[in-house]
Amino acid sequence: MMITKDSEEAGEGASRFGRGGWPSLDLNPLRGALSLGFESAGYKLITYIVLDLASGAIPVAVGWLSKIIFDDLSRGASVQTLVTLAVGLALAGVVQAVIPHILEYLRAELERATGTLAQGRLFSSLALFVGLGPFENPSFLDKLRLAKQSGRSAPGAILQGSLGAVRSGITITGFLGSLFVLAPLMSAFIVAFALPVLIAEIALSRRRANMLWRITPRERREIFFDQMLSNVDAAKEIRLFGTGSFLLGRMQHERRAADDAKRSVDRHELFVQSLLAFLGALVAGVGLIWAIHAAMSGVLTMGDVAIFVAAVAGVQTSVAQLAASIAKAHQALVMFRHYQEVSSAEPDLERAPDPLPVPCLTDALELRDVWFRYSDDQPWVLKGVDLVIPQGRSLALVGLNGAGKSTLIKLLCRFYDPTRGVILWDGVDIRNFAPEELRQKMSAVFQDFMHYDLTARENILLGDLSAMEDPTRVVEAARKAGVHRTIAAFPLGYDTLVTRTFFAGSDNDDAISGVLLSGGQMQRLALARALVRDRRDFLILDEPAAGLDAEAEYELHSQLRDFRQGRTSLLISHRLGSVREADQIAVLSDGCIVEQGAHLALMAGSGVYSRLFSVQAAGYTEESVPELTEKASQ
Ligand SMILES: Nc1ncnc2c1ncn2[C@@H]1O[C@H](COP(=O)(O)OP(=O)(O)OP(=O)(O)O)[C@@H](O)[C@H]1O
Repeated sequence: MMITKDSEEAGEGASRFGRGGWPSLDLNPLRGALSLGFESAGYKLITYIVLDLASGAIPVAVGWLSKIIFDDLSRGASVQTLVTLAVGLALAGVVQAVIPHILEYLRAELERATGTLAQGRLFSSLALFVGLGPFENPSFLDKLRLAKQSGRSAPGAILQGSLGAVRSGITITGFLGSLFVLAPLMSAFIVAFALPVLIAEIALSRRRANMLWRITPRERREIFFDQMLSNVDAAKEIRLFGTGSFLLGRMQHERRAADDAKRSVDRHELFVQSLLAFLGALVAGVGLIWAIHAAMSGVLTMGDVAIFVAAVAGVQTSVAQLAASIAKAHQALVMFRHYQEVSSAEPDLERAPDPLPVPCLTDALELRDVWFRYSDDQPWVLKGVDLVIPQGRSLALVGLNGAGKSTLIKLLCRFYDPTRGVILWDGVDIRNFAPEELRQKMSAVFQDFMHYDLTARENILLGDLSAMEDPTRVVEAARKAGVHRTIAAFPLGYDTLVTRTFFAGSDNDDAISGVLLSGGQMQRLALARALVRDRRDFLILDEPAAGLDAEAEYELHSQLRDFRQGRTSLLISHRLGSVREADQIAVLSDGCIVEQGAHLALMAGSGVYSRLFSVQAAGYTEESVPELTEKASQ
C-alpha cells in the first residue's frame, strides 16, 4: 500500500505507522533492546547486569554491618571482631563507590555498540522501501526522526532504566525485609506510601512521552527553518527578499510552542514531585520519632535504630530511584517502538513473493490504460495512458508544466504503482519483478538530479559502482556528458572534491580545497552518472539539458542523439528543438496521450505539438507568435 501525506489523513497507512496516536506499552521493545545489546556487546552486557544487580544489595549489606557494629560496640565485643567488621564495612563502601564508575563506562560502551548496530539496521530497512511514498508522509517522517534518535540512545536507556529498576527493587526488598524484622507495622506504612509514589511517577513519565510525541511536528518544522536560515542555497533569496526576520519569527514561533508544551509538563512535574517529597519527609520524620521512642523504652537496640534509619532513608531513596528508572525505561521503551516500527516496517509497495528474473528488453516497454493519483483525495494525474516504447527506439514525451511527465517516469521506475492499469516489460507486469533488479536494467537523469558532496570521480561512479574497476569508463562518461575538460582542469582532476562543505576555512584556493561547480556543470556531472551506467536496457532523460547554455545544449543533444541510437530511451524536454530527432514524440495532456508520431507528421497537423513547436520557434525568429489557447498559455 502506498503511503502519502493525504492517504495518511484519509486513514491509509495508519495500520502501519499508527494515526499519530500513542502506541501502548508492551515488552517487545525490551526484548528488542536486550537482543541488540547481546548481539553487539554480549560480554559487556552480562558484566553490566551482574554488577548492576550486585550494587542493589550493597546498601543493605552496609546497613546490616553498621547495625552489627553498633550492637557489638554496646555489648563490648573484642577489638578483633570490631576491626574485622570495620574492614568489611570499608570494603563494602569501596565497592559501593567504584561500581557506579564501572557501570557508567559499560553503559557508554553498550550505547556505542547498540547505537551502531541499530543505525545499520534502521538504514538497511529504509533501503527496503520500494517507492517514495513513505518519504512524503509527514507522520512517517516524524517517526523516522524519533527512530533515528531512539535507535542511538534508547537501547542503552532501556537497559539502564530496567536494570536500575531491578536494582532498586533489590535494595527496597532488602531494607523492607530488615524493617519487617524490626517493625512490621512501619514496613507496611512505608509500602503504603511507596506504591502511590510509583504510580504517580509512571503517570508523569507517560505524560512527558505523550507531550514529546505531540511536539514532534513542531520540532521538525523548527529544524526546517533552522536549516533554511543557514543554507547557502536559500541565502540568496533570503537576503535579496529580506525574509530573514520573517523566517526567524516562524522558527521561533515553533520553538516557543514546543517550549510551552514542555513547560506545562515541567510545572506539573514540579508540583507532583514537590508534594511527594514533602510526604516522603513526613513519613521519614514520623518513623524516626517512633524509632527514638522505641529505643528509649528498650524495644530497639542502638544497632536497630541505626539500621532503621538506614532502611527508611534507603527505601525512600530507592523508591525514588525505582520510579525514575521505571520512568526512564518506560520513556525509552515507548521511543524505541518508533525504531522498531520503522526498522520492521513492511514494504510500502507490494513485492512479488517469487519475483521473475527481468529479461533483457527485446520487444517493448508499454503503459496500458495507466491511471494514477498520488492519493485518494488528490486529482488524477494520469487518466488512462496508453503508450508503447519499442525496444531500440527513442520516444520523446512532451507536455505543459504539471501534465504528469515526471510522474510517468516515476511509475516506470516503480517508485509508485499505477492506481489502475499496468506497465509491461516485454509483456510482463513490472510488479512481477524485484524492483532492484528492474532498476538494474535502467539508467536515468532526473529533473531534480542529485549533487553529492564527494569527488568528481565518486559523483560519476555512484551511477555504477562496477566502474570502479575500470576508471576509463568514468572518463568516457564524463566526455559524453561534456564535462571531462572541466574536471581535468581541477587541481586534483577527477579526485577533486566538488564541494566546499567539508573544508574548514574553505575560502582559500589551495589545491586541497574542493571546487564549486556551476549549475550547468553539476547537471553534466549528473548526466555523466547516468551515462556511466551503460549497457542498460532503458535510458530516461528528464530535462537533461535544462541548465545548459544554447551552444552546450546543442552539443549535448547531438551527443545524446548518437548515444541513444539503437537504445530504448525516453526523453522529456521543454526545448522542442531537441526532441524533434526522436523516433516518436508523444504529447501528454489532461492525463492522456493526445498525439503521437514523428516530428514531421505531428507538424503536418494542427495539434498541441505543432502549436507548441511553432510558438517556441517563433520566439527565435522575427515571426509573430501564433495565438495560444488559454491552456497552453498557462
Ligand atoms: N509527490 C507528489 N505528491 C503529490 N502530488 C504530486 C507529487 N509530485 C507531483 N505531483 C503533482 O502531479 C502533477 C504532475 O506533476 P509532474 O511533476 O509529473 O508534472 P510534469 O509534467 O513533469 O511537470 P513539469 O513540466 O513542470 O516538470 C502536478 O499537479 C503535481 O502537483
